Amino acid sequence: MGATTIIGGGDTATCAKKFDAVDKVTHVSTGGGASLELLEGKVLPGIQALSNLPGRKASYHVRPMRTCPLANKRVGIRLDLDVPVSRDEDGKLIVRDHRKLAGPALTIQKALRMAARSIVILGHRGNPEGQIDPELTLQPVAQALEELLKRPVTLLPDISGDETELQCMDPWPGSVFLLENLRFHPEEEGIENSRVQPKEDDTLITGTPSRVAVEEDGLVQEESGNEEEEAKQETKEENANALDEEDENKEVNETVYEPSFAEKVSAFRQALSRLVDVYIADDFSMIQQSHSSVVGVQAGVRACGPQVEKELEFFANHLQSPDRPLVAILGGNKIKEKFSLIPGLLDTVDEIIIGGALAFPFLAAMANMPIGDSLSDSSVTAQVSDLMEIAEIKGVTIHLPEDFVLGSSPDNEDTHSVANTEEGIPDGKMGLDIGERSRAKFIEIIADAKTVVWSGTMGVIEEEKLAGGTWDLLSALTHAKFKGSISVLAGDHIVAYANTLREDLEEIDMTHMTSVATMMLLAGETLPGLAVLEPGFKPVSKIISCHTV
Ligand SMILES: Nc1ncnc2c1ncn2[C@@H]1O[C@H](COP(=O)(O)OP(=O)(O)O)[C@@H](O)[C@H]1O
Ligand SMILES: O=C(OP(=O)(O)O)[C@H](O)COP(=O)(O)O
Repeated sequence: MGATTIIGGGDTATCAKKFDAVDKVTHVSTGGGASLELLEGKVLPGIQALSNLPGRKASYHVRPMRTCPLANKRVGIRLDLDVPVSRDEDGKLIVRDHRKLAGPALTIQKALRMAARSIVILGHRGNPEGQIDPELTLQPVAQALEELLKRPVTLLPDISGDETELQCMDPWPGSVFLLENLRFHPEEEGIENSRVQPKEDDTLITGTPSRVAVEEDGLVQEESGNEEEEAKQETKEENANALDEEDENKEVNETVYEPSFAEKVSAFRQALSRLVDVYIADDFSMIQQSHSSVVGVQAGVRACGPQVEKELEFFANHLQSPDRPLVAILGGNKIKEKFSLIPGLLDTVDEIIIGGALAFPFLAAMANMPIGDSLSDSSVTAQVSDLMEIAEIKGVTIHLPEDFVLGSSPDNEDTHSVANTEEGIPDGKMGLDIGERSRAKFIEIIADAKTVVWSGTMGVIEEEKLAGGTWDLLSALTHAKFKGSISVLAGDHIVAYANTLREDLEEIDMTHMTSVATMMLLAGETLPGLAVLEPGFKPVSKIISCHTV
């Protein structure tokens, strides 16, 4: 049972050396005053100066909500509302699992206790790609939040409409508003070519007066067959042509100005900004995205909420100066996204385990292994050998799987065969999980690690028969945990899968579950959602992070 013991101060440190006590305590610091000041949460000027050197990691010291003057302010809070929803027996959409809303509800309550005048909640659900999808409405979330908060939550369907602005302008004290799914608007994620197509008769888009209107005026008629009539008709046609020409000129004059997509995004952001006086970022899973509601809300005060603060504090305390060896596990199917983290991780971690579909570009490039129909990415394959060279120079070992469970597609329940790197994967087959040999090798690495950070699954966890590799590594993590190592699960799928295993793996409770953003912080990435917040200190944190990596 290891208590953490720290000796601080030049003389005391010398004494500890003299009496051979250095190995018997956790840490001996020569700076006594400095250690105590760090413990109090102060930022030391010398360390601060180091952190400002070019090439240092981006700062993530941001102002927390608890230090903000919220009294009588309209507080906009970006929250994670992406919860599972299904229909009840009456066909009504309801939130199936309220657990994920507990954190958001607490943040809202805290802001209200700080005398906020009103709360405007910004969030999304699912991926409607800029289109209105009634299945993805936030209506069920509004209802679930009402139950948790025990106060009305008003869903505002038209985010940038006058009605919304009016409601939010001078709200009844204590009002809670929820903006409808932000992703119904292409301007939220910046999907310029969203599937939303202009309607054919949409004069705002085309600026073209409709031909039908001309016909309705009776100026275009069928031929009559009679000369007099024909003459009349000719005159009419001439008139019509003259009018058509006039129309065309009018068209040019009347063409309604169509704003560019960038202008639309800017207008969307301004509309959001008009609804709030203070902006609180409290959705850590979105903090790495440059979405409008993450980076584009202008407000007098911009700070992080308690959930984001907790994540940053965890990072500062456990991952800023981690116990080593520090092992990163990367997998899943977002091949490019996960690959792009590796160069940054090479400066931070000691070893990297690679599984999931991310392994295939590596195996294709390194072992020249046939990968059959496995998911891969040729642009990533082309970068692998350079990356491996840099890893070698930096002394980071990258471990690849040696065998696989194969199938014909991720959702096909066929009998699964196996293959190893020597045999390769035949055409028509995909590698869908890591095999037994790889699992044994990876488990050994995990057993020796002091800190493990994991993002992306080892296989297709949605199929029980293809989840074995992920399960085995999760079990290994829980065993390592008993020996005092820190384990961090970072990412939607791995966290959701681990949550389903709570009964089998009780110790999962001792594992920190977070978002891919933590892995990005570890890789030294700048997170856009943090960069837009006001700088600040972390006085609550026991160990202030020092940016000396
Ligand atoms: N070998 C594989 N082939 C195809 N899909 C895979 C493979 N391994 C994992 N996946 C898929 O990757 C997804 C999880 O990856 P990812 O989104 O990167 O993880 P996370 O959300 O945890 O960061 C799962 O849906 C899983 O089915
Ligand atoms: O990366 C994310 O979450 P994660 O870090 O928990 O995996 C984002 O929630 C991704 O969400 P999206 O796929 O709906 O854009």
